[in-house]
Amino acid sequence: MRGAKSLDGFMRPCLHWRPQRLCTAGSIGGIGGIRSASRLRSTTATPLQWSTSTLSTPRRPDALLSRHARRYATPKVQPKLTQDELEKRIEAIPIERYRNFCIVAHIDHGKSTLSDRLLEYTGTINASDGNKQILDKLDVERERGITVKAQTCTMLYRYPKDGKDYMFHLVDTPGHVDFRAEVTRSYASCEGAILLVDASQGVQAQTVANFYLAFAQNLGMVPVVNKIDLPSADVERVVDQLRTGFELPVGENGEGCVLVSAKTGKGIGDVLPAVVERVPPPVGDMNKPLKMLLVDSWYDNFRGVVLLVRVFEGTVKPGDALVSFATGNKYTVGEVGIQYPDQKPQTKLRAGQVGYVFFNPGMKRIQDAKIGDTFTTVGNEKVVEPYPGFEEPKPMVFVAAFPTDQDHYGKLADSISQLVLNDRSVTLQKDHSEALGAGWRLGFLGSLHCSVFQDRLRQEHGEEIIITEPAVPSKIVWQDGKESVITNPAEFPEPDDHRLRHGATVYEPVVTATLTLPEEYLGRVIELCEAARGSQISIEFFHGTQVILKYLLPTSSLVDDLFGKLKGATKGYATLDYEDAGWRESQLVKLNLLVNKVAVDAITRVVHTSQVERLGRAWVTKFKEHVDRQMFEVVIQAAMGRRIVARETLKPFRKDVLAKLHASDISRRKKLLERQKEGRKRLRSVGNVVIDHSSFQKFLAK
Ligand SMILES: Nc1nc2c(ncn2[C@@H]2O[C@H](COP(=O)(O)OP(=O)(O)OP(=O)(O)O)[C@@H](O)[C@H]2O)c(=O)[nH]1
Repeated sequence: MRGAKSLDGFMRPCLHWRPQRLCTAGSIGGIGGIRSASRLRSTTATPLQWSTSTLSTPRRPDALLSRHARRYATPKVQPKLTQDELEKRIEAIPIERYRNFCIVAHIDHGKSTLSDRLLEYTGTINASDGNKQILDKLDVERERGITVKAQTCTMLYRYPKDGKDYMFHLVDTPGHVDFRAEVTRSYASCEGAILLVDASQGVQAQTVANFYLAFAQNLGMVPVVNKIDLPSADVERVVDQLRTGFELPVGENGEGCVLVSAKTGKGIGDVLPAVVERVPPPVGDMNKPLKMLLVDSWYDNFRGVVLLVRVFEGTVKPGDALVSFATGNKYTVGEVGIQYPDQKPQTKLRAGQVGYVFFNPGMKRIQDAKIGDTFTTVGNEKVVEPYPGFEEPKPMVFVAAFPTDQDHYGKLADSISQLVLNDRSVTLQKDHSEALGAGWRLGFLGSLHCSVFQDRLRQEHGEEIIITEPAVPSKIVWQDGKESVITNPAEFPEPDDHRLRHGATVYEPVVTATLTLPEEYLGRVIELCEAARGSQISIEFFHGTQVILKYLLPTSSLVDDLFGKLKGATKGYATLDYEDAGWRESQLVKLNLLVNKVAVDAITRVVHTSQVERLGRAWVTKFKEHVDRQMFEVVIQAAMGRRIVARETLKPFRKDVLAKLHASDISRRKKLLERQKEGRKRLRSVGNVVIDHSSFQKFLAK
């Protein structure tokens, strides 16, 4: 677990309900409620059996609404506030009436839609704004319909039971496993979480993983079943999964579980009262010296780096002189404010609040905004204990990136640095390729993360790049016990390297994958996992027909689209979650693509010996398709050291275009030469063979 677990804010006395059994994040096998097949099937008259037997005749969701829930079931949208009203109301709210919470769920279960409804309901946005996914701000998020970056918003809510104002700070988190770091970081600013589950899909792999992450952080949890409007909704089954699977305090008739349709708005009025009651308020004293945690940051062209902060103690206001514990740098606060949902300046941020801060003069250097850093006011460095910070997210997938035109290197470097500031989980290093020139080696949390980065670069900065195939790192423990972790496949030793042949051991990274799927697809999924060199850890039957399968899988299988294959084999029903499981000894070799005997370093890969023949053949066939013919014969080979695995030959050109022109046709000749000159800028040579950049792009594209 992240260092955040030991933050003051999380070690508070628990005012809220906690699950009854302790277990670690992602340790599905150890979950109290998810029973093993043998246990499950040997039990008689368990709630699980009752549930499966009633699957075909689900009760109407309304019948499951608790008495309390029914009381607040009709949404009464609260009016939108002016800046003055907002500030006055916020000032009058004491910390006991703050609630900081995030929404966590499996991908596509409706987090962003529910966030929109809550923003509307509290008058933070106009209801007429409709289904806009207000918190999915990035183009790539709207285009792909996924949340990539955790987004936050403050809301004010008058709780009908006591007629008092409450201030909520909501975080909409990403569902996809690649963006897990965003979710865990979000927990640092929250005391509670809404665990959202789709009423037709039920509990899925990321529901389980997110639950345990939130649980390990000691967050107060509010189970919410969404999409109850769907004809395929089976509310009773899902409520029962939450009750028995996670031992959440959900009664047999659904008490304690909020039922909503984020799409139609039904039941939305029940969500916030549940948050008030089950999420504890933050603990903090606004009269103590400032203790402020940097949760996120982004770059603004006019203001410099903007910081999203959680104030744990004290207050912060414009003009304050602050110091960073991580860098020792001092700054003067220029503005503080809240996201509502756009930035709204405030006179101060107080203990318990989450908001933004930027400095005047602005923080310019990207590297100075260290996520997890603590700030205090100058002079209080000795009395304030800084937080331990966050564990750096570990990249699992590496690619090399190059500009399509080397003249754009400087501009592209700036764009990449800006994106990296807004996405802390990307690692960046300079790189160089014989074939593609100067570029960068980038580390990502997964393949989706990598492709989203590429999209953002194009959409937000108008930059095109050539990206090499994603590769996972490998580790070599040499005879003398020294270790090398290799992220650039071109640096992996050739098979005949004497150091490799004398006492060195090679390792590849592995993950513990958790798959959920309907039982009927079990055989096919096991076949796929075995073909991906997986070793089975456990099979558990959850709720009769649903299976939870755990496998130790090479991380490279995820890069090779194992998830896509699983989806294909299960009509889209399989879900996958994974966590890093360290290294496993493996038979890895370096596979080169040779063009007229010269290796194309940008294409080199480190692969398992079992993949060499298949990949080698595929490479030479594909490369031949994309490379232009030359004036001489070009031999394309896939080679493992000196052993040639596959070969193709590209026949030479016979025509000289210029030779065909008439000597007096000067303007045409000039035009052709100009065009050739322009074209040469985009060419790279490998040995004596010139290759257009677009050929690389096409070859490297999936
Ligand atoms: N019928 C129905 N559809 C819903 C409901 N809530 C969300 N949806 C739809 O479900 C899809 C996914 O919703 P999102 O809100 O983007 O889901 P998400 O959990 O934020 O997705 P990620 O951030 O990518 O994990 C969208 O097409 C929504 O319109 C609901 O209550 N009923």
